[in-house]
Amino acid sequence: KISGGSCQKPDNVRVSYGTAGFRGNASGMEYVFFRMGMLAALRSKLKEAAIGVMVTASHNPEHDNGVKLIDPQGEMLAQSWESLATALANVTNDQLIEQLKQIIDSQKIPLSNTSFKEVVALVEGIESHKKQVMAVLDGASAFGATCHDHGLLTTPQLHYILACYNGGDIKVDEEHYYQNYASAFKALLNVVSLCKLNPVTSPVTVDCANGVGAAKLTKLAERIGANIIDIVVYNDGQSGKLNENCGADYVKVQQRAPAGLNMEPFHRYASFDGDADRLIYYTLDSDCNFILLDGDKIAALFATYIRDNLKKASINLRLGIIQTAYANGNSTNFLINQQNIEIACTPTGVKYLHEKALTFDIGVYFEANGHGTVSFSLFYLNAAAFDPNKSAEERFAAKKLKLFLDIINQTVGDAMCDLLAVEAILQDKNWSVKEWYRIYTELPNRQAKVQVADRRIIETGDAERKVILPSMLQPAIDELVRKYPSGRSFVRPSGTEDVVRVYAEANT
Ligand SMILES: CC(=O)N[C@H]1[C@@H](OP(=O)(O)O)O[C@H](CO)[C@@H](O)[C@@H]1O
Ligand SMILES: [Mg+2]
Repeated sequence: KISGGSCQKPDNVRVSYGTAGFRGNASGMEYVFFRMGMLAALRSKLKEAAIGVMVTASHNPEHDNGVKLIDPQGEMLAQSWESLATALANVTNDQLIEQLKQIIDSQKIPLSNTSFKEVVALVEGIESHKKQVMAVLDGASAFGATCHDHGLLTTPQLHYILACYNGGDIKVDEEHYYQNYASAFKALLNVVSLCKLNPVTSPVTVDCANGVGAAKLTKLAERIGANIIDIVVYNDGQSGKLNENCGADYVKVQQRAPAGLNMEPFHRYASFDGDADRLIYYTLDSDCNFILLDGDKIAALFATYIRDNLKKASINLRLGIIQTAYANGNSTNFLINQQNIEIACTPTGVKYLHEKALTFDIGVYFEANGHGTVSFSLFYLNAAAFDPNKSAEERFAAKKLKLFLDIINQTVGDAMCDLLAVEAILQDKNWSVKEWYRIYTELPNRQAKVQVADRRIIETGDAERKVILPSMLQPAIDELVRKYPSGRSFVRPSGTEDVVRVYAEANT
């Protein structure tokens, strides 16, 4: 018995630590949360640092729930520990102690280490997740870890707080996050609007998927001030259900606005997912056609802005964009052929994109679904902004770029920070959403999912763009695709759901 319910694992259930941690129907999964509390405590002892535990349904329905561990610098759990997490979650109740001993021995975890700080436990969004959080706390306490429940936060806020905490700022809290990003945004807008007679401040309406992001975005907007940014929060959780007919995943996959949203042509609309680590924009054109500005378009906006300012500042850094197979073919064409920006493609899952981004001096990575951020070091930009050998114009561009990157949450894709970053660029360029979506036109595309008996028989290669097994599948896809100009299609087993995903795009 644990305070969150029962920690007994039911027989014949197997779970695995996938692209977004463990995920499943919340009731009956308490044992997973309990065991992850234990694992977090062990990792904390090993790393001598606080470890984050995020409990969230992310972009999924409220009855789903998940748990993911966050490493000390705010990065995703090291891949070598994912298999330990899976093993620990799947042993029978009788084998639990033995499995823990094995982990302790194989990882050489100093159990007697009392110098470590704490495990940080978090709950997102909705009351019904409290039980799972309690199970995590019980598990961590079983190893004597000091736990700190930060209450409701977005996933990126937890990553941020954890990174600051382990960086030595032990007083860091949620307010610190708002102050940091509100002042970064205001600093850039100050510089940007200096050059303008009438800065545009038209409203942006944000669908918060009835998740935790609604209250958090409201706080952030208050710290910035309505005279600087006009944010209208939609789907704040007062009436609707988490991610139901709303949120970034719904809008992206269905290619339609959240239910009930009244849209006007060329106004700006955005959607978060439930834990606010995904952001997408959308609008209507003059014929009221729905126009999506997804992760690919945000990445293109960020990368071209960064590249232009690097050029103006005469700074020679290697800039790259990281995409997955889901990136629209025309976004890839635009970036490579028209913009001459280096591109890399990785398998689905933010950890792969993040890892690849670190191989560039400045790496912009986004999944088409709106999860993404920029990785960089401010070292060169700081130096350039004050370099007496550079012209005033060059120093100004370097300063602007530095101020822009201050708005970015490097630890993970952050819907709130990315929203501010998009808004800042549009302001600087004096662009409406119209100029932005016209940078390239997406190939029409569809994403579907298919239930099969065993999705694991499908194996893919070439960053998931080709099927290797079963061997007759890829030739069949090729034959279909060949009939359509600019056609491209691929299938892959989902890492988070028991389905095979199918993607297709073509000229029409
Ligand atoms: C097509 C798609 O959007 N896939 C998502 C989804 O993964 P799947 O492996 O496709 O289920 O969830 C992941 C975790 O949130 C996210 O990283 C990924 O991009
Ligand atoms: Mg999410």
